[in-house]
Amino acid sequence: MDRLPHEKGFHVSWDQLHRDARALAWRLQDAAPASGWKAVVAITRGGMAPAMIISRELDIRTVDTISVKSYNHQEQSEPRIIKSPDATVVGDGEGILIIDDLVDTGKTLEVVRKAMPKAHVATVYAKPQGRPMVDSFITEVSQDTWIFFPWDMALQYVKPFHGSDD
Ligand SMILES: O=P(O)(O)OC[C@H]1O[C@H](OP(=O)(O)OP(=O)(O)O)[C@H](O)[C@@H]1O
Ligand code: HPA
Ligand SMILES: [Mg+2]
Repeated sequence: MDRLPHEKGFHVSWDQLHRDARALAWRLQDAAPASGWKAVVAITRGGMAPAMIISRELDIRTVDTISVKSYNHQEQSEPRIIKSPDATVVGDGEGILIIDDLVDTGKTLEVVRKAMPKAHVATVYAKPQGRPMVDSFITEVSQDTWIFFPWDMALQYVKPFHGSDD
């Protein structure tokens, strides 16, 4: 699948990500089971920064990872899990909080949900196609928007508006 070009860009700074991940944590506090969340599972790699912020806010010390190798447009292979979390901790997902930075088509979460069907799945950002795959999220952007995360960007010079062309 060709993900680019997208018509719109949504640029997220570290500060914005921190604020949005915190807002998600506060929302997740209300969704917690009576005994609290057992563990956080971050979907690598994009879910790791939000998972760190959320586990800190909610004081969850057990944090594991799941790694999903996505399909790409050259080989039409379906996403598959190449690293699983500790099965003795996550079980069928009961009481487990799964975190990713965003859901786009929902393909990644489809695979993750199959592995932990009872888990609560949360992303910071969501696009409409993948939205049914998440239980909690903070901000929705349109399907034709590409979200740029702070770890993929750098500060750079921009020509003044009232400048010459060279
Ligand atoms: O809903 P989907 O269409 O499956 O897309 C969403 C996934 O794509 C991105 O990860 P990517 O696979 O690019 O890997 P990364 O997190 O290591 O950058 C993003 O971090 C989500 O995990
Ligand atoms: O909009 C996006 N931004 C960054 N990574 C992504 N992976 C799928 N969709 C996106
Ligand atoms: Mg990812």
